[in-house]
This record gives sequence, structure tokens and C-alpha cells, in this order.
Amino acid sequence: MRIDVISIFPDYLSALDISLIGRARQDGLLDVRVHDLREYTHDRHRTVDDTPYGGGAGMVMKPEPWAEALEAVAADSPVERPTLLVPTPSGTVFSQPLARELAEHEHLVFACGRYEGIDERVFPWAAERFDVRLVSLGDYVLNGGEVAVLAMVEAVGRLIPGVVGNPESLVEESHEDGLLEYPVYTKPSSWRGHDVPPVLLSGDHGKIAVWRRAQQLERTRQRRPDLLAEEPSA
Ligand SMILES: O=C(OCc1ccccc1)c1cn[nH]c1
Repeated sequence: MRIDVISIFPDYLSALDISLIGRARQDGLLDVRVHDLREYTHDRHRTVDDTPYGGGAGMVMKPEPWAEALEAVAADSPVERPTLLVPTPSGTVFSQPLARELAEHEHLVFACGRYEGIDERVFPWAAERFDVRLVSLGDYVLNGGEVAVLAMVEAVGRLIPGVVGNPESLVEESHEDGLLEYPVYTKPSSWRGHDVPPVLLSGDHGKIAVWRRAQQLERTRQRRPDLLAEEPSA
């Protein structure tokens, strides 16, 4: 998979050089390229933002640098229609199913917004060449898209075969089966007066599986009842 990230803070993405993603890059499983949006400006101040039409506080990212950066990325894309992911509080919610879908794509391009956002016209313009997805990581506001991109690259990258050592560890995960994950324990079995639930020491794998499923349901009911909400009956 090829991943391009465009940002005015490319160094923010250096975290992608470390650990799992870093090794996947070395192993050639992931081809991650980070681009500085200011390389696509032509004025002395390398201007990427300007005041908002209609007034209001803050600044808006100018459309032209984005168009030039996206054209450059599309020019040497391995596919006809790369997927352009734009983190924004006003996007559809990122999820494990979406991460699984994106892990099948050949070329992902991430646009990191800053300030009050990117000029809206960039999205219909980009839609000529990209499958444009505005994606939210949650109902809160960050200063820019870089942190959200790190999260999405990790969520998607770890699903790519070979990136995570033991693919088994990808299956039993929160949200993989729509429920939260059961609690996990390791040695010592008694620790500062807190003991591991005895069932886990019983060696009875059937009982352990039943106990774990019950824990998933109880946790999901307590912390995320929304995940259990019944589909509205047709
Ligand atoms: O703040 C976010 O994205 C960065 C961003 C993009 C555009 C303008 C301001 C900030 C975000 C919050 N949830 N998901 C994404």
C-alpha cells in the first residue's frame, strides 16, 4: 500500500518512522510519503492561508496549494482513483469497519487541515480524480489533522498482512465483533491484594470463553450501550 500525507507540519508525521509502521516501511509493505504543503506555494512567504469570506475568526487554507499538491500526488499514483481522506470534525465517523475497508485500498492520500479548515471547493475539485472521504475521529476539535492521520494510518496499517507479527492478535479485538474487549491479566496471579479471576486459571477453555463473552457484553452494556442499540426494525 502507498500512503501519501500532505501537511504544513510534515515533522509531525515522523512518528510513522517508528515501531510497527516504521518496520512495515522497511519491509516494503507500506510506502509512506509525507509532503510539505508549502512546497506547493510560490510566494515569498509561502502562504497557505487567508481570511474567510463572510467574515469570522481565524483563517482558511487556500485552495490552490492543495490542488497543486494533490495533482502531484495523483500524477504518480499506482491507481486511477486514489482515496483522499480528510480528517475534520464535520466528517463521517471513522470506525474499525472503515479501517478494514481502507486496508484493501492500493493508494491512500491524507490531507491535514489546519486553521478553520480547507477551502470547501477543494473537495468537489478533488472528486474528479479522487474518492474523497471527510472523516471524523470523534466529537472534539483538534488544531489540525495530523494527529487524526497518525491514528488512521496506524488503524489501517496494522490490518495489512505482515505488518502485525501475529495475525491472530488482530481477531480478538474491541469492535471487531461489535463488542468491547474483555479484561486481560498476566502474572502475578495475586497482585497487591488484587487477584486474577479464578476461571482464567482453571484451564477450562470452554468456561473461559463463556466468561470472556459475558465480560464483553457487560462492559459494552455499561460503557457503550449505543453499540448494542437494536437496529430499528424495518
Ligand atoms: O479536529 C479535527 O481535525 C483537524 C481539523 C481539520 C480541519 C479544521 C480544523 C481541525 C478532528 C476532530 N475529530 N476528527 C477530526
